[in-house]
Amino acid sequence: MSDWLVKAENVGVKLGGRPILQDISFELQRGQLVTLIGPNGAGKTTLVRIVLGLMTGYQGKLRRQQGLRIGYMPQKLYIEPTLPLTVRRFLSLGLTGISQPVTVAEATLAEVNVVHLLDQPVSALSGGEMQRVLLARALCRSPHLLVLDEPAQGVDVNGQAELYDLINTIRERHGCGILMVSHDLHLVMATTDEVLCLNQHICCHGKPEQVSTDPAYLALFGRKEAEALAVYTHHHNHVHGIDGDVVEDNCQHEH
Ligand SMILES: Nc1ncnc2c1ncn2[C@@H]1O[C@H](COP(=O)(O)OP(=O)(O)OP(=O)(O)O)[C@@H](O)[C@H]1O
Repeated sequence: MSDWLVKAENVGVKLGGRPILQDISFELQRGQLVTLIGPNGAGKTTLVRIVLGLMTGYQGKLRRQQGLRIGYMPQKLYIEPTLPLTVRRFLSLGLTGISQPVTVAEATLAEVNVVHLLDQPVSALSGGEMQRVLLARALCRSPHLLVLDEPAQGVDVNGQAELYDLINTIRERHGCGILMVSHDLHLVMATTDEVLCLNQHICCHGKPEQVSTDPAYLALFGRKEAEALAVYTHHHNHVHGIDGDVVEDNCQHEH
């Protein structure tokens, strides 16, 4: 397998006669984490569906590496609350055809730190527990590429940072590529290699620090958001004492 996992070349889509995506080109490499950001209706989920091969009839080309295994965590998954479905059974449903599905399900649940949920009914899970179970489900078949559509949705603030840390640990452990839709750029920027800022077309792209100061990003998300991001990345050429005063001005560091 060569180093790119998926490659989009001038992808465009019209739905109901309206352009939804235009001239989208990018590459996602093995081991790379690409974060897709953009306002509501920007076309993020549509692009994800094209990457997954769930959509046809678009212009341009979406190339997937031969034999590519993709694990997908959807934005939403509706499960009928009255359905008597345990986590064990839910994961096994996606593991038909492989030997020892329950062992695999258990191992992946352990990897995302929720093996204790194995016999819980899916309908009783909290938002954060459900997201981890969905992540385990995406991991079950040892994917080369993980596609995560707003993985921290419905997770409380503390849980969000933990979940993003876990996603990064998974990438390091498995060496898989990750395409992730996220609105939480401040939480993912430390681990993101490349940000694609989408609003029908790719408005800007690059390292998170570059994108957060790009005029196209500022026009879409506003200065406030960019200033909030700057808190996470700004460079200091001085150090503060415990009273907040500047005590030194001769070293460079980040915090
Ligand atoms: N089947 C369809 N027919 C017509 N328009 C559609 C269809 N599916 C999606 N759209 C439109 O395409 C646009 C992009 O939708 P998409 O779900 O890709 O956006 P998104 O960036 O994921 O938004 P959000 O952040 O709100 O999830 C929206 O305006 C949506 O209404």
